[in-house]
Amino acid sequence: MSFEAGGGREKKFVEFCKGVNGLDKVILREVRGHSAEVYLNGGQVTSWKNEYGEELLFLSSKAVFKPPTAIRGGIPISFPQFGMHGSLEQHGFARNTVWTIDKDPPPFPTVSSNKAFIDLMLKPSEDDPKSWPHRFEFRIRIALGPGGDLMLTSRIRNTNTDGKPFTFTFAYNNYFYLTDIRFSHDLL
Ligand SMILES: O=P(O)(O)OC[C@H]1O[C@@H](O)[C@H](O)[C@@H](O)[C@@H]1O
Repeated sequence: MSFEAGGGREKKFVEFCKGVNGLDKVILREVRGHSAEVYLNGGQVTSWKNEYGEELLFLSSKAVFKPPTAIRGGIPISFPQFGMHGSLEQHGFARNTVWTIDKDPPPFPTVSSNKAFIDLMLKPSEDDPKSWPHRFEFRIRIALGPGGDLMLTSRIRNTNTDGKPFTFTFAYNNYFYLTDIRFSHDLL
């Protein structure tokens, strides 16, 4: 039995590996066969499979896996701007930045027994363009429950040294897999 992830979780629940173009990827697995894949590029979930191995998310066959290009498909995170609602590039910069593994996340108010999860963090780097002049810590926990449910919990902290507030818009820009576009008419 091998242990890899923080907190002594077994490799079978959380596996760190390389994905397309050698990019860092994390695979979450649950005992009944559910799985999810997360790229550090964008902190983005790119795959979510049920216990039969069927894919639940859409990932474009033309998706580009080369930062700072955002990956088309899965669950891109729009932050600190949704769409064109502001002066930044469409959907902000979180989706085209490489996130880091958050080894020591602050505790959550509720205790969870999930074993298949990963904590990621996005912080502005020193050489960031000054187009969004705020300091922040964006933490996300991506968890796969024993029943295959996928849970994304985002926590955003203002770390501006002068205590200045900021506003932002945010979204999980989900791409769900559809077998037939005609089934989507109720969703559009
Ligand atoms: O094409 P982008 O920048 O990845 O944006 C993804 C989608 O974002 C949605 O918010 C827009 O409504 C779509 O029109 C757009 O295609």
